[in-house]
Amino acid sequence: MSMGQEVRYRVRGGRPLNGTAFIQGAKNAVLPMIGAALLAAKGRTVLRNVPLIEDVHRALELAEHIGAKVEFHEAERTVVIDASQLNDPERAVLPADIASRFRGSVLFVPALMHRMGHARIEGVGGCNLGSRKLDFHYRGFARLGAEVTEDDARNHINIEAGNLRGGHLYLDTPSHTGTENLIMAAVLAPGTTVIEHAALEPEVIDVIEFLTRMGAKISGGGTGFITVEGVDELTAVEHTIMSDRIDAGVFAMMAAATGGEVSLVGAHLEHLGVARWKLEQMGVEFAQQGAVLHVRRDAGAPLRPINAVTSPYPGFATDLQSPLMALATMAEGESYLHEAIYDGRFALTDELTKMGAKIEVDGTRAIVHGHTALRGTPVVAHDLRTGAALVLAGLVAEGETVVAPGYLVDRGHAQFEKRLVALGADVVREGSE
Ligand SMILES: CC(=O)N[C@H]1[C@@H](OP(=O)(O)OP(=O)(O)OC[C@H]2O[C@@H](n3ccc(=O)[nH]c3=O)[C@H](O)[C@@H]2O)O[C@H](CO)[C@@H](O)[C@@H]1O
Ligand SMILES: C=C(OP(=O)(O)O)C(=O)O
Repeated sequence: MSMGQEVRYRVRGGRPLNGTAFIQGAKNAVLPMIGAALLAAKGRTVLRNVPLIEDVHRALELAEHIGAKVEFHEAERTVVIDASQLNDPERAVLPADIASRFRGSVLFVPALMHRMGHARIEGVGGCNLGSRKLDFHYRGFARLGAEVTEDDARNHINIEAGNLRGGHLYLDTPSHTGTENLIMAAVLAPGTTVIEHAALEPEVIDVIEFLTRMGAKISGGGTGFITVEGVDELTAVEHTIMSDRIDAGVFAMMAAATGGEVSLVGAHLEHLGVARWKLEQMGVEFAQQGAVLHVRRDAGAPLRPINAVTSPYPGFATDLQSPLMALATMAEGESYLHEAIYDGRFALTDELTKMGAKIEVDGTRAIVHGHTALRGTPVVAHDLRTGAALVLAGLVAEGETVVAPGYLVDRGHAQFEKRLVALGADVVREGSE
């Protein structure tokens, strides 16, 4: 993740956000869908509402690397994928230089297994949030008949998948990507697969809808107990990606932080799960008007402190924990945050402390003592959501906040600067890759 060091966000605080923001298509739905599109041996897949984010660029580079033909019509936010030529076994490799830059690369493994019979993973990346294992994925593939071996010397994983068939799978915790990956491994495996303790995230349901349209036989999405009947082939189809609930949550919190009023086009309150209720308790007002979510916070009334524990959907999303921490520095009183998904997701505290926040951390628990006046200063985006949270802090801080590396923000938020400027913020994105 060193290539993007020169991109940085300069934020000058003090302006309330007002107006309309277009919520992007969901990062965590489009990545598995690009992987799923590679399962279609004939035709061309059309994905609409694709977010213009770095992770999508990396995913499309990877798709081309393994032999797919890809067009990204950026103005139309449309991707066209032709995976009919995925037949060169030499290309069944996820190379470290692309795959180590985003964790979603692991979602290509099912396509490599089904289309080429094997896969070699030379490195899988993603944000550094502490220990992030992929054992549920590998154990699941093995239970479906794949042979998974580790080449410790080279740090490679080799998967032989000549003989996949249905099987009984379970997850120790309801892993988001794990659920999607095991479903994709099962859709073309003969026989019946069941996945117990499956994830309930809206993106998982959207991926199931997409695969179902392609011809997959999947039942139980959203119940935690998924059944897949293997089919012989899948067809290329067209699909519009759901909106990004984390992007929506970040913009809602930015409106709350600055005491503004915004309309979030395409955002859905029910996708926020518990985060909706927590923000309401803090003093944020929501009104769903059809497919537009209206968000306001009365600048005259103080923000109230909050307690939140991250957990799988519909619990409080871990990806919203960082912006919530930044927001909590502005609340009148003590907020309590418990990060129960990742053990290394408090890198933000040091950065907020540089800005004047008072935060105590004990392992995976943090107490935020608000209200503190934030001051602008150079800060480090340790990961995507830390970066977004620091931009949020910068919108309220006195003076200039400089957030870098901007690449990490650009991994997951599309045209962040443009959308913030349209709402009245003073934000400049400098540099390029
Ligand atoms: C591309 C994508 O969709 N990313 C999201 C996805 O990540 P991701 O799918 O990687 O997160 P998981 O739900 O799989 O992981 C949650 C926890 O389970 C652990 N685990 C996971 C798999 C495994 O095989 N073994 C294991 O121990 C992880 O280390 C982590 O501590 O869900 C996370 C939790 O909502 C979000 O933060 C990410 O934005
Ligand atoms: C952790 C995240 O992404 P990834 O799983 O791609 O690292 C995220 O979306 O905040």
